[in-house]
Amino acid sequence: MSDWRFSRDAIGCFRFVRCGLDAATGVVQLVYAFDDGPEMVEIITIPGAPFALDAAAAQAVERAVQLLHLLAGVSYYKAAVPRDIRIEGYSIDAGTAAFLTDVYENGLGEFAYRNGLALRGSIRFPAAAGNAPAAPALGLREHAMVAIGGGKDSLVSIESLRSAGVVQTVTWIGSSQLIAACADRTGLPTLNIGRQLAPQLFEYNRNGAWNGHIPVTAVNSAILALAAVLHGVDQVVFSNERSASYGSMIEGTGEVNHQWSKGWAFEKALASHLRSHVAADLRYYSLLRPLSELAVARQFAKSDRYDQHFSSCNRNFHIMGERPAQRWCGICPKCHFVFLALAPFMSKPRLVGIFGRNLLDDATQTGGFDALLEYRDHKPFECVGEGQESRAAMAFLAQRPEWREDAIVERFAREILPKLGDVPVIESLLVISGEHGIPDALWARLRAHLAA
Ligand SMILES: CC(=O)N[C@H]1[C@@H](OP(=O)(O)OP(=O)(O)OC[C@H]2O[C@@H](n3ccc(=O)[nH]c3=O)[C@H](O)[C@@H]2O)O[C@H](CO)[C@@H](O)[C@@H]1O[C@H](C)C(=O)N[C@@H](C)C(=O)N[C@@H](CCC(=O)O)C(=O)O
Ligand SMILES: Nc1ncnc2c1ncn2[C@@H]1O[C@H](COP(=O)(O)OP(=O)(O)OP(=O)(O)O)[C@@H](O)[C@H]1O
Repeated sequence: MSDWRFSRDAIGCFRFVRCGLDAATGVVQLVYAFDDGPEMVEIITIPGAPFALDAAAAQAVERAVQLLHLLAGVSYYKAAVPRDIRIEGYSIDAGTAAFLTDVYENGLGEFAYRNGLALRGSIRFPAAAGNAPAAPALGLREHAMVAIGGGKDSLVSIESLRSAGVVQTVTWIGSSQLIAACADRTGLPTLNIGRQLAPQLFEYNRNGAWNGHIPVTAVNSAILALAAVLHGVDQVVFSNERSASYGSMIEGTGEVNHQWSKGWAFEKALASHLRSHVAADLRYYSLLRPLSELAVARQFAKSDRYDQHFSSCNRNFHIMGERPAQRWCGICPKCHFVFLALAPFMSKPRLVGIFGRNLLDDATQTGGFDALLEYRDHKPFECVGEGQESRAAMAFLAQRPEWREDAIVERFAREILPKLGDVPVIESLLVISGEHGIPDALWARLRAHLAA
């Protein structure tokens, strides 16, 4: 084993070696390996230990740890994408195998496209015969564990739940100071979960591993589901908007969705899997599913409580490497989109104050905005709204005296708008619609709040 070297194309097998939680410390170990190479151990630390678990809760925790093991494996599997996948120490049923294939195929869609890999149809999880017995209800208490990501979306959810009187714990994974500051600013109880990727992953990246985007929301969701069962609470709440279900249309390839695990298909599948395989009374849903990105932006703009704390710029969230000197780098697709989406709903001085500059009056950013508009380019592989949302927002700003002379808006009105044909009016994209998994009683209380 000592002379084993990572060699991407020589690897034949990815192994889910073992996983387990130490209830005394809250430390979860997720162990993987390629062939007979060294073990790669990812560590998740859930605060609140020691956890006293009765037999039913202990079984649910075991199933939640296994689900997390299977989903978090995507970070390591992607390094070599071998054909053979083995699960050691426990077995899964056909339903779980189908769910995992769906997550790996779609969640690695951008990764496969960018690397020129044909993964669809080649990812097979071994399943045992028969179905796992249905998971029982645990009698979880009514309480929302709400994921916070430091951006506008989760803050809209947190404030909406507050307005509906829902008891919540604001929960995040990792050591981001920015997220910690936003969580602190909510004034609500918080839970910060530790996550350490196996160090070998970075070494393998340096040695030619396949690399690219992974469905990180699937992993974060499984972490929160485990934390919810350990803490005995019945709801895991994410803040994934309707627009996340739509990907980038790539000529010759079709749809590739960077945010697949933020989409409705994933939400439905995970929610159902958690109820059938972990705990019948565990709810997983996105509070913002019925809203477009523009509708979320409108909600966010209603309060200035987080203006000097939040950031949607993903450059803040690297595990390795540099972070931007300011909360908004101002040049990435998320900065472009969030500026554009907030502009119709905020005063110009307030928005420029948040970003530290006016991105719509910077002609060097033209290409970035063109991609958002799906003009001569596809929608960027990032968490940004649909092309029609960007077009509607830009068309709205082109009518506003305070915006219409800014370089990007002026060019849009002069050069792009005449070529676009019908651009939806912004109001039509603010309508609450579509499927969602929000519990009925909560939705009855929140619908009017989110629609106004
Ligand atoms: C912060 C960020 O955007 N990172 C993406 C970036 O990674 P980079 O190499 O520049 O830096 P690190 O994030 O520090 O990652 C170092 C390596 O580790 C791998 N890795 C990281 C986390 C993980 O859970 N698993 C991993 O394997 C990573 O691949 C690096 O090799 O580019 C990467 C390649 O495209 C992306 O994979 C990194 O994305 C992170 C996983 C991440 O957390 N991104 C979120 C900000 C994000 O993109 N969220 C999406 C949600 C998409 C979904 O379906 O869940 C969104 O907001 O749209
Ligand atoms: N480190 C994290 N810990 C827990 N949940 C996270 C983390 N990062 C993102 N999330 C959650 O994942 C989902 C998608 O993240 P996303 O970045 O779209 O949301 P956001 O940060 O709230 O808003 P924005 O879109 O403005 O960045 C949200 O529910 C968010 O709370």
